[in-house]
Amino acid sequence: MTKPRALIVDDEPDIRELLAITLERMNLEVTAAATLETAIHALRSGSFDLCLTDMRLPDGDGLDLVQWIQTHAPQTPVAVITAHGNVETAVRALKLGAFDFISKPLDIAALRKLITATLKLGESSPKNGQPPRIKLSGQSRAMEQLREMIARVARSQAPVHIYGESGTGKELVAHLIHDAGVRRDGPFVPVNCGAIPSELMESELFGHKKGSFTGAIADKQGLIQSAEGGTLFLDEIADLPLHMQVKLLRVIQEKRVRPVGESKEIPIDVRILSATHKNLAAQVADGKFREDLFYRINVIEIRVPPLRERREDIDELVQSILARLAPQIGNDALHLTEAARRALRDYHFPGNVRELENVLERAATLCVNDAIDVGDLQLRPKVTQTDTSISSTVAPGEPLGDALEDIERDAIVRALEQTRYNKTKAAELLGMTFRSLRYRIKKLGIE
Ligand SMILES: Nc1ncnc2c1ncn2[C@@H]1O[C@H](COP(=O)(O)OP(=O)(O)OP(=O)(O)O)[C@@H](O)[C@H]1O
Repeated sequence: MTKPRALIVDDEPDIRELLAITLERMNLEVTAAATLETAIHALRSGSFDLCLTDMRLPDGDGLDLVQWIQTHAPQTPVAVITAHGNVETAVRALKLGAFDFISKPLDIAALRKLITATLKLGESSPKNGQPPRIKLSGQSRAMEQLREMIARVARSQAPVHIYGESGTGKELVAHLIHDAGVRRDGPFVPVNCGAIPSELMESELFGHKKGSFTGAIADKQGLIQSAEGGTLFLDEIADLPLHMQVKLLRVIQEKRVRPVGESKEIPIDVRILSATHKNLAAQVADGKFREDLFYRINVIEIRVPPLRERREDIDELVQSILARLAPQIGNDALHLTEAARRALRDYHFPGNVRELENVLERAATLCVNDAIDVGDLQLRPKVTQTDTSISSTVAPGEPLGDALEDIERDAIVRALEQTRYNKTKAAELLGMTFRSLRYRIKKLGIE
């Protein structure tokens, strides 16, 4: 079997030797270059399975080489060696298409992991030609572009930030990036940053040592470490408290974690994907999100469009959701009437694909004779100014207090349904705090 070929580019002979020995021990055939020019010459005269380049070269810099490779040898994955703590360069390299980066002083174990991951890029995906575990439905141009983007970012280790309205499929996209990439055999660990109480956040994410605080009765591994070799998906990252943002930044920069109560740091090999339905740039402008962390997690950005911007996908989504529901409810003859189809195509879907799933699930249990009709869908009219105008809903003689409570109850129930009973998101939608929503829910007897 032919050995994979690696090109290493560094002007320091000691580093070249260290890299060459490490890679040769991993059974790679190594070509070494000390300058940008010799590296380009080598790339022109043969093909390589990977390239590892230092940033500072006597006749140019590593970024030039990353760019050259993207244009002339895009099939060759390239990783860069950056000076310790030089995040800016690492981010620029990743944005230009580098697969990953490693900082000096070189940690041999980390280097080996990086090389192994890079070589996996050449393997066919998914594993053993199996069909993908999950699928993105829809043939609209927007979905096609999303699929292309997923395939592209799956070839890199760069942090990706996914944004879009609630229920558009951000977590699904994160999962697909994981499944299509070299980490697909490792774990995919989703974490909802908005759902972990602030005081437990550090121990949940970083883990803790036994006895480090009251209640820490045993050592506990954190979520970040449990994603070792795989992907950590930080959902609702905008909800991460500021003190945790600082700690997360360190994790990303240093690729190390320190569990609570532990004296030493543990190296980690985790790809970080994140998502939010909020405007993270606006959160930065408001001082609610650290700019340095924003810059670090947002190396590549993916927007998932709302369903109303790709109505042509609705029919296919309906088909795949009904096909999934059929075995659950023991009915594979379920279908939509033409009027119901039209109603769905015209609907504004504030809760996006998740709302479509909920609508169909409810309709499937309500409908008679296997045919889902408009009435079974129970679509909610668009909320307009007049919908909430009191005068139109208070009947003459009705006590004002009761009428107001009805309006409030209705608005809260609607917000809860739209957000799939996520109170944090429902509170946001209603423009009130989580605490006051919880209070109103109790007072109005909604639960
Ligand atoms: N294009 C799609 N094809 C098939 N299913 C989809 C698609 N988009 C979304 N879904 C489904 O819709 C539901 C909501 O998706 P997901 O949880 O990924 O949304 P989200 O944007 O992460 O939501 P939130 O912001 O509330 O966390 C899931 O069940 C998901 O599988």
